[in-house]
Amino acid sequence: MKKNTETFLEMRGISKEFFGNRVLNDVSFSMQRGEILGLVGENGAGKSTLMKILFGMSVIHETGGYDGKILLDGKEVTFASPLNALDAGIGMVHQEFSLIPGFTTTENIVLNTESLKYNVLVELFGDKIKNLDFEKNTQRAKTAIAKLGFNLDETMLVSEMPVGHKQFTEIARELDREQIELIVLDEPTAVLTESEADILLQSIRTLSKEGIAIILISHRLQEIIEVADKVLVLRDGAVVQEVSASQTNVEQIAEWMVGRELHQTVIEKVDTVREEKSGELLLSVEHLWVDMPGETVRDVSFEVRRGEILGIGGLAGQGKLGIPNGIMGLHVAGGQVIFKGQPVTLNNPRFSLNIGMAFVSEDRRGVGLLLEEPLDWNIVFTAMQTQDKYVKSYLGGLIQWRDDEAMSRVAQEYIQVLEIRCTSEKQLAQELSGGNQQKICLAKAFALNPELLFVSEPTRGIDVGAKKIVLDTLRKHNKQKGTTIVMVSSELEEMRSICDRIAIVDEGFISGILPASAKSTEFGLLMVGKGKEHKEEANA
Ligand SMILES: Nc1ncnc2c1ncn2[C@@H]1O[C@H](COP(=O)(O)OP(=O)(O)OP(=O)(O)O)[C@@H](O)[C@H]1O
Repeated sequence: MKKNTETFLEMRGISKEFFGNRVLNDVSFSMQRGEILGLVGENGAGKSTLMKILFGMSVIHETGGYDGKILLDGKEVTFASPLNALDAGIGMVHQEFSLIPGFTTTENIVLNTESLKYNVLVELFGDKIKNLDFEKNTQRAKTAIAKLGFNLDETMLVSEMPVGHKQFTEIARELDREQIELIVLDEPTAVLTESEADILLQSIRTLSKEGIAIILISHRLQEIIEVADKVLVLRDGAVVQEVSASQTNVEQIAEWMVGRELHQTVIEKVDTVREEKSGELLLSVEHLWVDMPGETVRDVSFEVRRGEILGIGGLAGQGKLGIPNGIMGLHVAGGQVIFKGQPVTLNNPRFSLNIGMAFVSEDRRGVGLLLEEPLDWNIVFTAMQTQDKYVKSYLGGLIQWRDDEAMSRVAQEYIQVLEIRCTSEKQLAQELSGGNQQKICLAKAFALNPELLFVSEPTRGIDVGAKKIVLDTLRKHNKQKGTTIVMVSSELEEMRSICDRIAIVDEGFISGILPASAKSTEFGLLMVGKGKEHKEEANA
């Protein structure tokens, strides 16, 4: 099917308040069949909320609905639930995965719409006794996967999949729906490697040629420019620009998003060669292995000195994420880890926290937050549990009760420092936008005041303006509070801006450790395994 010029979807004058807080104000846009719309804006600008309205999600109805109209082919529609939106041909892939871990790719793709097979018992007991049609379901999954152009194993269990494969499975599920006309993708490439992201962008183009319209939300502005036909920029809940992608560029979009000129690039270049830290040995890791799906660590050894910021980089799926997850006890690990001269008991998260280490996970929804609790509670909870901080003692310590005042104080401090967009420290974590939730995870780790802080993908899902705030805050904790930091990231330039040294992981091994001031090309060679000779030298 070719793109046509008739309007297929129109959202007209959309406004939305959550408990008196206006988050969308008179937003209008329209799309044609097969058109690709890039939807961009700062964390909390209202992108996900706008899409939740389009998709009929219950959180919208439960919080007083919305004002404005949605029109499909010129006719007004109201979606009471996502099922109605799906029936109308609209699919959505959210920031958080909704797959069933114990099911295979195929089972997840056909979930709730499984093809069934007739057998003789149906005559006696009715349709309920029909069997699953294994072959047909497999065929359906294969067809949906083929549309993506990504090599997904349709028999693999979701629990054993690397994160990028989960993202493709989610999208394949939408493509399995016969009458699909529009797919909303909320930050689909945030968890993908560069080559996976390229494949996804390519499949988006293919789907568009087949007449499927796509709304792509992303903080990676370059990919918006590359793939979108049109860009819609939201700021503080209102449309500030609607422009053809071919007539703009990344810098201009970033400026519209934040509402001012961005004079300096977000990531400052490394201006000085950082000296080797010669402080006391804080952490020594020897022959660490970690069994983490998609991020297996085979044999890793490195040392971290007190006061240092060590980066750990490498291509996705090579094991860099496994290192902090293994040391902090979240995935099965072995080998030897020594912290302040004492052996660390692996496979025991509490042990690592108790001895002064903290971890900001890349999986903020999975292990990062208590979604149904307020922000202050989220920020102090771990410190309260492991360090008796933010509690008051009565009757000579016999009774302990939380110190509400101290909780509010620390929460307000981090809300201000990290510019967390919320109504107050009493707002529930689940009510925050994805990027602001990520900042809460960082605040929670800072509140622990750890001696050693592991941060994994700290700027994932963070908008172009706020990345600098996050990196500056890490640097400030390192300089002013002496926090030693191990930062795992796919963003090499960000690591180079704050780290002293950077280790590169390849195929589960460290292929080299270089000063952050080394050339990008040297890091590039290590990433593709062409630097094994650096290994001994770096670890010496
Ligand atoms: N259920 C809710 N209750 C109260 N406020 C909410 C709720 N959901 C979202 N909000 C608020 O609406 C605003 C817009 O959030 P939204 O998730 O739409 O932002 P976003 O542009 O998608 O941000 P991000 O890039 O961080 O994902 C935020 O200030 C958020 O706190």
